[in-house]
Formats: sequence, C-alpha cells, structure tokens
Amino acid sequence: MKDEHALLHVEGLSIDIDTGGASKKVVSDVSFTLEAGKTLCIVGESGCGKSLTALSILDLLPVAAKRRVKSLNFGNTALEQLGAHELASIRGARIAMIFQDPMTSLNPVFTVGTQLTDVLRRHKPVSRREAMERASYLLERVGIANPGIRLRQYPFELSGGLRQRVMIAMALMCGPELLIADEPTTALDVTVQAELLELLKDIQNEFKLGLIFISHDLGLVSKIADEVIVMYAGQIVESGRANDVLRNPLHPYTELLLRCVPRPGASVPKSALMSIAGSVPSLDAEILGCAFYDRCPVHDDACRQPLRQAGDGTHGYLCIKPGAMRRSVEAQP
Ligand SMILES: Nc1ncnc2c1ncn2[C@@H]1O[C@H](COP(=O)(O)OP(=O)(O)OP(=O)(O)O)[C@@H](O)[C@H]1O
Repeated sequence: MKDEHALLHVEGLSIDIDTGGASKKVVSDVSFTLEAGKTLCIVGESGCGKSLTALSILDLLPVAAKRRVKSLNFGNTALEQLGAHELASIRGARIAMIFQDPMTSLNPVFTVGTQLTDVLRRHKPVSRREAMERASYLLERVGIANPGIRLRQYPFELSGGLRQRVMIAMALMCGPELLIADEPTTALDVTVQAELLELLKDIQNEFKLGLIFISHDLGLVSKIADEVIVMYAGQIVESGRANDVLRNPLHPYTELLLRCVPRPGASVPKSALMSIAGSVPSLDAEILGCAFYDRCPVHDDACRQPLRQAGDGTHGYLCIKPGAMRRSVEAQP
C-alpha cells in the first residue's frame, strides 16, 4: 500500500534478462517503501537480484535487462514516467548511488577535485570556486585529512578506503535525499569496513538522507537497518522492521543467513561458522512453489504449492511454515 510520507515507494517491480534469445525473470514482483531519513537494507546471497533491483530505480539496468513496474514513486515524482532527460536531472542530484568498486564512479584520468566539482556544476549553477569549497568541506566531512592536497590527486594515488570516502563525498555533493549504496564496504578490510559504516550512519543522520544499503552480510545490516528486505532468487522472502526480521526471523533463509553471522564476543573461529549448503537456483531452473525448497532444512511436499506473501502488514514472509526452522532447532534435545 502506498504511504503518503514515503521517500520512495516501489510497487510490483519485475526484471527480465534476455539471455541470448530466452527471457528469464530475475526479479519478481518486488515492492517496498522507504521513509525519508531511514535506512532500508536489501540482503541476500550473490545473484538474488539485489543490485538489479537497486539499479532499476534510476533506470540504470544493463541493456539485456527489462524492467516492468506498477509504480516507482520518489516523493511526488513518478520515476517510471520520466524521460531520459528528466531522469538524468535526478540521478546524482536528488538520488545518488555508490558501488562496491569506487572506480565504477571515479574516472582514473581526472583529479578528485575535477570530478567532485563537475558533479555539482552539472546540476547546480555554482562557480568553480564555490564547487571546490563544497568539495573540500565534504572531503573533510568524510574523514579525509588535507583535502586541499587530495583534491589535486588522481584516484590511483588513493587507498581503497580513501577512494570509497571520496565516492561518498561525491554522492553528497548535490545534497541528495536518497543514497543507494550497493555493497559499499564489501571489498575493504574489516576495520575500514566498520569505519565506513559508522561514517555512513553519521552522514545519514546529519544530512537526513534516506539510505538503501545493499549487503549479503546480516551482521553489517543489523548495525544500520531500520527496515530489512531479504531477497532470494529474485523474490522478497521476508521483510519488515529490522528488529522484527533480525530477532524473530520467520523465513528459514533469513534464519540461516543469521547463523552465518559471527556474534560479537563469541569465541567461535570464523572458519567454524556455518554457511548455507547448496546454491541459489540458476536462471534456467524451473521453480515450483518455494524457490528455497532444495536448501531448506524444514521443507515438505506442501512447499511445492504456489506461494503468496503472508504476514501482518509490518512483518511479511513468503513461506507456508513461518518459524518452523527455529521450532525444529529448539525441539532438538
Ligand atoms: N548483465 C547481465 N546479463 C545477464 N545476467 C545478469 C546480468 N546482470 C545480472 N544478471 C543476473 O541476474 C541475477 C541477479 O543479479 P544481481 O546482480 O541483481 O544479484 P545480486 O543479488 O546483486 O548479486 P551480487 O551481490 O553478486 O551483485 C543473477 O542471476 C545475475 O547472474
């Protein structure tokens, strides 16, 4: 249902990929809402459709992919009805995106200063000097010392962590209302990852940003999310407030993802943590009923029937045996 105060409301999003003649559904009837200033996390293993879902918001899908959507409202703007020119005026300005690899956004042949100022000047009538001042302020804000020096450097002269900070500064140049961050910390070591997550949280509070944070790591998600959607094989299999989904997971997939997360203070070595046996179904797989059937420890024949989203309006799930996984573990002697 549409929420009048939503920053972003996506309704009935599906994506098909053309794989050399055959069209395969990779995202299926996805709907979600993000409130202004809040964080929505999209989680799931690689290949579950998280990135394509995010890219489709700004119509940045690869050419082989086709989007179908009932509505894609950004505030009062129906993004799905905009032409290329109007969409380009929103992209990078009111909605910014950052990726796992900063070099996706940074151009190796221009200095950091040129790239940051260009973003602002493309969207706002400011002088080069004003743009440079904002760039310098934002570099400092994202924790980069000596911004004057950094502005004159090229991306290859910076470490991975610094590049990621530059990319965050670049995303903030035009004062966006929504930031989409696709696995922004995945390629970094754990300490830098934690620092960047803190930075994103601070910035989100300070700039009152709506944030869509994509990750396969429920540990990171638990530190930042207000709302969570869990995706599996292109479908939302569980969604709701972070507290509900992470403390009371109802779908066996969410429950298993949570067991892959090391608990703070636990002495279990990382190598002893479980992973989910099996793999995400291929695009060619024929799915009858639940897509997680083969990997689910509590499946039975009834799970082969067509599924419908269930739940109480705030906590939704795509499973006919919600909570069965936990009950089966608790019942073990
Ligand atoms: N350009 C493309 N051509 C063909 N298939 C694609 C393309 N992009 C994505 N896919 C397929 O679409 C499905 C969803 O991909 P998507 O990148 O959204 O997943 P993801 O959950 O974000 O995973 P990852 O974390 O690995 O990016 C996958 O099966 C992927 O192989």
